[in-house]
Amino acid sequence: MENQATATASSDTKSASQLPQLHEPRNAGMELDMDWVAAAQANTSAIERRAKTLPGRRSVKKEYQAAWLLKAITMIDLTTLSGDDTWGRVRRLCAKAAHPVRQDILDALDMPPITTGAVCVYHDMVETAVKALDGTGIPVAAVSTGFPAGLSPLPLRLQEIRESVHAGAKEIDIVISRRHALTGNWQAIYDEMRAMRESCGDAHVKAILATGELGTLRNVAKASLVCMMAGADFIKTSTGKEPVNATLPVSLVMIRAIRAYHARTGFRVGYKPAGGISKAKDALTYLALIKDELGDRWLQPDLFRFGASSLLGDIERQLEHQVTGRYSADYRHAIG
Ligand SMILES: O=C[C@H](O)COP(=O)(O)O
Repeated sequence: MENQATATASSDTKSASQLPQLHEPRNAGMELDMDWVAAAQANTSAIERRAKTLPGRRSVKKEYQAAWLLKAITMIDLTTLSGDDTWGRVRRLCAKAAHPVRQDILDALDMPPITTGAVCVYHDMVETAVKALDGTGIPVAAVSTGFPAGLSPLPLRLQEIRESVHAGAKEIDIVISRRHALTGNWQAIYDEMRAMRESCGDAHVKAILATGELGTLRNVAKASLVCMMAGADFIKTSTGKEPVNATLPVSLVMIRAIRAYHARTGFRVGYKPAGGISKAKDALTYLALIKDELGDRWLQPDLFRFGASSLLGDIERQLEHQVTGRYSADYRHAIG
């Protein structure tokens, strides 16, 4: 990660509450352009070849690692999406989001306090999370629309969105109907997405493609474009519940679709890889990929998030190693 190696993240690693949480102007969307959708391609073997090279050759120089890891924390949607979630668990998660790094580590690194980018919970936990985060500036993201399958009737999904927004969610993570994508019914995906965005009101909407269930990278490219045309503010890989969640090949396809959409419309759409990202070194690989493909503007919490439940724990461990000088062999290898 040569560019990152020469840059320092410390100067722009700030409290999430000091940063724009939601990008403006929002994506206004456009008419469904079926010609563009039909032309969307994804050269699977080329993409997989490129993706394979990413983890090996990406590294951040040792002196900048802590800063980049802290920056990664500011872009985490700290998540709990379990069937056994309790109000207490959600409150503890919110407390962690407000103070994700121990003060002695921040002091040792001479870094200001930070927070995570958001807290992500089930629809029915929004009120609890909003109360717990009061005064922190951290937004609540709700998974609504019959998460994770997204198969409840559309009016119920829209009602769930409205209730999440009413309860105080500033970001709504919706899931698309995979069955429409798999049968090529892009109009139906577009119409549903439009209706969901409308129901979100001022809350930003992240469209979860559930890429592990879309069959092909070509479908991932098409679904990305259709959701952006329908006004998605973010596109997100996965619910975390599919057999395969965020991967580098899928990420390449989605962020190139974001780049193409920006080139055509001028709107910046955010990106959220989610599911199975639990290692600090993987987080750095994702940040390098974003920097390479989309540029620095996307390396801010209003345009990039990790959807992750356990990534923060590994980043904390790596930061502690940084401070104490006890590097794990695995991490030393990643440093290069
Ligand atoms: O949207 C976020 C994902 O559900 C989190 O997945 P994870 O538990 O594998 O980190």
